[in-house]
Amino acid sequence: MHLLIKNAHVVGPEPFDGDLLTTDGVISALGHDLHAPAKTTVIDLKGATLMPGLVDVHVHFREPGFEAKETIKTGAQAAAHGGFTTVVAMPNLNPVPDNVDDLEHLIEKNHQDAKIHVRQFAAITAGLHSQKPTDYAGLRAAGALGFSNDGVGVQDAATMYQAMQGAAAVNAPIVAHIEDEGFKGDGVMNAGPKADELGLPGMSNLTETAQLARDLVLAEASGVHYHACHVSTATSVDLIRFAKARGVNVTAEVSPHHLLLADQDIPSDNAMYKMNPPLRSEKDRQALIAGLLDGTLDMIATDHAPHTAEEKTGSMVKASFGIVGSETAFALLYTHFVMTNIFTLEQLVNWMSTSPAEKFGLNAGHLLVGEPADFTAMDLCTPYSIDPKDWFSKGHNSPFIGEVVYGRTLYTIAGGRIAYKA
Ligand SMILES: NC(=O)N[C@@H](CC(=O)O)C(=O)O
Ligand SMILES: [Zn+2]
Ligand SMILES: [Zn+2]
Repeated sequence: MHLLIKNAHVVGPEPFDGDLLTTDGVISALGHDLHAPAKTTVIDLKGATLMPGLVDVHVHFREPGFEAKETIKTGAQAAAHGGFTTVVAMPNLNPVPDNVDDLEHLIEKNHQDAKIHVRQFAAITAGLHSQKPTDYAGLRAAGALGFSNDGVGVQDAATMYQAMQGAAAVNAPIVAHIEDEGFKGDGVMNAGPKADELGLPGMSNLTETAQLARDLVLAEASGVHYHACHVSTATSVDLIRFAKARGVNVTAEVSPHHLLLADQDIPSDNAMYKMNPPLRSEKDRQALIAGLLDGTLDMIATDHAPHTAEEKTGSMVKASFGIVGSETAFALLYTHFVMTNIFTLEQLVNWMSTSPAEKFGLNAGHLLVGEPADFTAMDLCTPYSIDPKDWFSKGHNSPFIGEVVYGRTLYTIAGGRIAYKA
């Protein structure tokens, strides 16, 4: 089966204007005026931008257990609409994939219901409860890409150390939602002047930084690949920079919303601005941008966290934590960071595709002959307004609705097949 993409502006280490041919799910030729073999589907991009399929190592698909928020099918469609060809799904589900049987069922369902590549993290501890480590060797052999308790931090240090040793033994990463519950308390946004002004309970940076400092010490002692999820504070960036200098095997992600917004941008007690970790200070936001630019932070991941309308209505005090991101991440970052010359398009594509693929050993992130036919075509020239009516996700919980952005997905191709078409 062939697919011929004509007249593409190809982004990558060696950008060029031309054609791309795929054969049986693999890129078979790149060049000019490529000839279409018999029975080839031809797509003329008319100069639109073609880039490696985006890779998101942090999504919540909510199935099984919370299908009113999202399903594997709708989550994968949303990701494809956002230009993603590979995503990694988190295990805060019901049942939790903390045993081989449930993990195998989930991996099978991910494969059946998605047109893109959906990989799966298994739980670090039984039921995500911070006490009992899971069967790392068994879960790894069953296909877990790594281990995460995302949604809750592993509170007990000795358990976390045991988990790191177990994951290291099977060469798998520990993917940490870093959050100390004692410091978190009943906080719903970042502690500081804005929380005081809005009269809302705050949570301090220590919620993240105290546990991150602990984990980096444990990661060094265990030798595990430790991945820090949704890093949100300036001190976290400094701690990771220091750990990398010491040779600790640490990688880190930052989410689009922490790059785009600070707590001072929260206009009112509005549930769309409630997520974990919370939007921090402007100083923290600037440190996250600097951390990406100097290589301390390795990648951008959306933390796509869909919730129902009821769960995201009313005061932040009652609402669920989390916002959707799959269908807005690229456009928002392109508009606010590439069009303003803070990032280059090549940097953004690296952080949203090549780098996460490389750090997690995923066969993705490169538009080269012999690589998987995973790519996305974007119109970077026509503005549009962010409107959940255009989305596939069941979750409409986003603070970015109504924003005018550039970067509209025209096609997403995964494994040589069309996963999304505008
Ligand atoms: N980010 C969030 O605010 N919520 C996530 C969990 C998480 O990523 O910690 C969720 O599952 O809803
Ligand atoms: Zn998390
Ligand atoms: Zn998450």
